[in-house]
Amino acid sequence: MMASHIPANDLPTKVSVRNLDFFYGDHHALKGVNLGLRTNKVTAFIGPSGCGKSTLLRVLNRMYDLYPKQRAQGEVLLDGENILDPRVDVNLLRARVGMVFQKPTPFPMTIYENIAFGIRLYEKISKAALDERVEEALRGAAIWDEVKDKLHMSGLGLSGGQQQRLCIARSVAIQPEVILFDEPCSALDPISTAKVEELIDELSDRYTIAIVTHNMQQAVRVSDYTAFMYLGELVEFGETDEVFSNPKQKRTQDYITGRFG
Ligand SMILES: Nc1ncnc2c1ncn2[C@@H]1O[C@H](COP(=O)(O)OP(=O)(O)OP(=O)(O)O)[C@@H](O)[C@H]1O
Repeated sequence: MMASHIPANDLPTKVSVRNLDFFYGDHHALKGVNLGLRTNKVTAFIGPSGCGKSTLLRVLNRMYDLYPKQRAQGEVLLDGENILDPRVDVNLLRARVGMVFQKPTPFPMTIYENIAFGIRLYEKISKAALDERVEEALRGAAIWDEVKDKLHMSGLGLSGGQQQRLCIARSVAIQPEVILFDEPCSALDPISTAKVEELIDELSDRYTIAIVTHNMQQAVRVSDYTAFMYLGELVEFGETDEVFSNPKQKRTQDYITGRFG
């Protein structure tokens, strides 16, 4: 995380967004966005409400596909393959590009099943192997110690912060390559927020991460690179330290100094 001091252009790119436009019916929500998510780095998306941060995130795993009036134009290359191509299998895509939402959304089933369910969708494995994978995912999401004695209790019985880490475990369990976080801490208290931030930092050793956040301190704490968006356009992208200490665009500066948004 923080202070990698490697210019973005010198790093391998996992996801490359090219000339991306997005429409909700007639509403043009993303305009000519170009940007790359660097491999195993954390990229934060910041900007005032309605600027298109969540929309961009939802394009990266084709979440918008569920809605007939929403469409994307341009390219999003995942390891060089355009995931906007209609021939791409969205279920496989979502296994490669996981998503964690603002509100923790555990399934109404046991803690164990919350994790095992997704694994079974994609793989046929023995019970013993499944047990191992569930443990590994819960450990990976830093929640194993808190739940290991109650794996067969409902996921809904956990605290909000624990539920969010359970959702992160669920995402990690299917061994994605990219994880998208849409304001993952906005429903959490400060202690749970700190845990999730720490976890994002750990996960970035293995995954390419994008996070939408309204909290600029959070962007500084968790991200290597920051993208500032405004009215559907990408205004500035760079190393987080640079964007916050020495923004190149006036609009970025106005936003991070709290002059609008
Ligand atoms: N389902 C929808 N139908 C129509 N317009 C939408 C829809 N969802 C979002 N928009 C519009 O698209 C634009 C971008 O919205 P988006 O949710 O991506 O912004 P955001 O930067 O994530 O905002 P916030 O920080 O408030 O979550 C906004 O103008 C919004 O009103």
